[in-house]
Amino acid sequence: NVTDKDIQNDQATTDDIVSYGMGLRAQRYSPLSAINKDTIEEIRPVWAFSLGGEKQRGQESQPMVKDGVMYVTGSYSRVWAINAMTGEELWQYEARLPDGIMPCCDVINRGVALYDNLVIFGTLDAKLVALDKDTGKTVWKKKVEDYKAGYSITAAPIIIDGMVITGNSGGEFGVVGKVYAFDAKTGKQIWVRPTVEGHMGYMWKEGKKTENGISGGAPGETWPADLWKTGGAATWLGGTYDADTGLLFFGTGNPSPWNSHLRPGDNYFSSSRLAINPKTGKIVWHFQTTPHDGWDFDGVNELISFDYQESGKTVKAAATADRNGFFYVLNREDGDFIRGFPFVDKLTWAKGLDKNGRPIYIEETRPGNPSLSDDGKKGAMVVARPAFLGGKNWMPMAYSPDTGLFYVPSNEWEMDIWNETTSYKKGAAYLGAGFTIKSVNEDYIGVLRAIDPKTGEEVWRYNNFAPLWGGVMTTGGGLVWTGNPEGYLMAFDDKTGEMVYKFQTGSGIVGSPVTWEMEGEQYVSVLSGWGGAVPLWGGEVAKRIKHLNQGGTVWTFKLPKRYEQVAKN
Ligand SMILES: O=C(O)c1cc(C(=O)O)c2c(n1)C(=O)C(=O)c1cc(C(=O)O)[nH]c1-2
Ligand SMILES: [Ca+2]
Repeated sequence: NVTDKDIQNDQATTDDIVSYGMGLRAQRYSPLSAINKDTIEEIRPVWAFSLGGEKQRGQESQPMVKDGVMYVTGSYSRVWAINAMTGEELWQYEARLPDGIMPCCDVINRGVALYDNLVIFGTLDAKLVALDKDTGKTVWKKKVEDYKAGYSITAAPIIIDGMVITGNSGGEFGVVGKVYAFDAKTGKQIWVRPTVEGHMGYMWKEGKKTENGISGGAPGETWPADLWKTGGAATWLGGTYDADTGLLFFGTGNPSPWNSHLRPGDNYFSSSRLAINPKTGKIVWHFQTTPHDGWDFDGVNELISFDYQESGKTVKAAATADRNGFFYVLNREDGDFIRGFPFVDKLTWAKGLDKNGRPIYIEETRPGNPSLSDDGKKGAMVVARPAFLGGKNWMPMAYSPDTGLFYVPSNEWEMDIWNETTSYKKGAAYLGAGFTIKSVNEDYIGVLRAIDPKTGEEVWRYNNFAPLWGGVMTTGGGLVWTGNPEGYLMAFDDKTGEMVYKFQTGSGIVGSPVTWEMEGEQYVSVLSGWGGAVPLWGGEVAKRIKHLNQGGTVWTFKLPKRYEQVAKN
């Protein structure tokens, strides 16, 4: 059974993986070092597990491992328990999804949370389901939101002090973003915090729902008219937690609709990072990366806590690489801006950041206002870079305390984008925009970057033909791991960027690799299965990589036994 202590210590304990992010701070660093720069050539697949069936789309799941059992999710809200030593299936669960689910960006799921004897995950019809870890039978099930209004859940939940905490998806349908806390053992609601200014938060005490303060200022302060009621800012990637400050960090997505001329103002708290006190469900601070977002820069990206030394002092920082193309370092205690810099090769929509970290807009690259156009329907088209799928999208970066560097999966692309008229209709797409994504280089779109958060320096880079869409992991063995849509699991030297290993998994990798230790041996696992937003929304880029095949396999690797001995001596 998984305890709060197991989860709080996940970063340091190598024999299990019991949190999304391999530690609640989500640094995705493991101190394991048996597989290292010298031994990596010798690793071998030890088993592969098929997710079966023809129902395969993007496999974005991060595996979890506890007591020799691996738990993974697959597209269409499925969960498997697998013997981590042999790859044999222990049980399988399939949520029966209604026909009307409305995920914007593929049928995906990023993983489970483990607590006590439960395996907890979110479904595409916006429910949380808790399964018995030994049998896969449902213990509790909770409707979080109405899928008919465009809500879904794709995030992996996290557990803080017995609470299961998750976000929602649906920013393309005019939902209201929220962060939710439930009792992990029973599924009873504890609090809910809306992420759009003006909405009331709630708290449940002894089963009674009580008001818990409005998010931000009065309704309409940073939104015009009634638009805040369907303001988006979905919390679709889930959150991270820092025990040191006791704060939960959630990114928030695009304001709805995309057409920014309909909603003058900063549109709090869309495209922001929020720090929330998990005990009270109140917002402690906010930092908005793209106020009045007009490009779907949807700043949902993970905020990773880390400490660094400067002038003899420890800085309690947190970093995030935003879809808008800027990398931000914040003070995680109060959200103050420390520094920020572009991490992609070129940005066209902002000249830079001011001293508070607010973008200095180049207004000509904001898509035009349809109501000022000749036909009153379609506004002037602009070319903007990065494209709306972002300098970085959902795929998590990693931090190595050994090098002090962040390893960021990023993409170089631009878009034609224009606004259209639109109005809210329950359960219908609410964009008010059209777009086409284009690549900007002949030979690559994806770039894995090693970035120094103290200077903004790009220490090394690896260019990849297809867009990078998988998570990253770092290890004490001096390795940086990720996968590409071409199907390769890859490992790089964390200091030089030299690719020291690659293995063809048979379909594109959009999952997040993990590593753990079992009976004295180090294992590495990753899901393979191409999908996610790129094939659906990638425009000309999607055409360029049409040849990539879908799949659904969990791959697991380790060293032959004798090398483990050599590594130890
Ligand atoms: O605003 C939202 O609610 C929302 C949700 C999701 C999601 O749940 O996966 C994505 C996006 N937006 C989005 O803008 C996006 O580019 C995206 C890519 C992906 C993916 O998994 O490949 N999901 C999402
Ligand atoms: Ca979105």
